Amino acid sequence: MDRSNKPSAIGVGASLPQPTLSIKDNVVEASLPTGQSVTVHLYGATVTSWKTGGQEQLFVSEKSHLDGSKPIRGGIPVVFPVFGPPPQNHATSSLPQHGFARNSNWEFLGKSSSEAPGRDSDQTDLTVKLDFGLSHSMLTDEFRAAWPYEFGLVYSVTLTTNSLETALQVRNEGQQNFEFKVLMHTYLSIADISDIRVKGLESKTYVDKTLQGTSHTESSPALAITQETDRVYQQLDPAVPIVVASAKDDQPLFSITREALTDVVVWNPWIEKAKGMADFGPDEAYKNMICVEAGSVSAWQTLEAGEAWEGGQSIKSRL
Ligand SMILES: O=P(O)(O)OC[C@H]1O[C@@H](O)[C@H](O)[C@@H](O)[C@@H]1O
Repeated sequence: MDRSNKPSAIGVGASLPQPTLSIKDNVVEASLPTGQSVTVHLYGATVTSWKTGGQEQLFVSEKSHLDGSKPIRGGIPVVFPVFGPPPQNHATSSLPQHGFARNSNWEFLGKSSSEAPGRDSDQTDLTVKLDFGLSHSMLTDEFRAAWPYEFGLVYSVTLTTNSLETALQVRNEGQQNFEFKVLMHTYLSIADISDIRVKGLESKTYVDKTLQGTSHTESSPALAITQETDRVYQQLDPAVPIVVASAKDDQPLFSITREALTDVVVWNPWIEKAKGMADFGPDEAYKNMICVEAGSVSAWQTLEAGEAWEGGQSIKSRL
């Protein structure tokens, strides 16, 4: 993402407290000396917690399975190489909904720290980056048979004092081209769904999955969520933030910019769908989440043999 990292200056870096890292039971946690923290489960390389200002910023369902038996319901599951139910007669047809990345065991590749320019011009902020990898040989036999391409994924989760960045690099390490879709299925934690608006979508075309996939144009500059919502907004400028703002005072709660991810899904299951999901709870928790999912899902990306693709998001929180 757009950060001018620079190595620690000798003497300055040495005096700074360093980020801490813990790895236990397939869960990786890192924190900054300024108090922010991030937690990532190797299952799915799913970010399950991002704390800043002493508060959790991501929603995770209380009934979520954390034992690797099902994708984690909350945090930031990675959707790859297909979004939604796979189409018929496609290379992804035998995969489960949203692909295999969120239900595979990734490996932790390591941590790196750097200094980035701070909020004040004479300050530098420490950041910590955690890298995770998944490749063809690490998949279950079932997934390998269902999608027989030689690929490599590197997923980087970067914690800064005021943002969380997630970036995915996709490499085609085989001899044949493959097609993929990708999405960062981010469940943001909010106090009350009636008190937020989603901004930055006005005049954009979206496919409404609750209305048989019909196409519409967004008329609202500040979208209120008042019912089941499942929309794929398309052809957005990734540099223009999608902002989740307070309906009371219009203050931004989250601001999301993207790189190479031109679609954004806005999803809230609302009352009946929330009750219908066995791993979603409590029932009323649909009020405490909004998914704003940065992705490339409205068309397939073709990756030629030997080529690589990279995309990501940066989420800034008010705190
Ligand atoms: O239940 P899943 O597989 O995690 O999917 C949750 C939702 O994910 C969203 O990205 C889709 O647009 C929805 O259609 C879907 O219901």
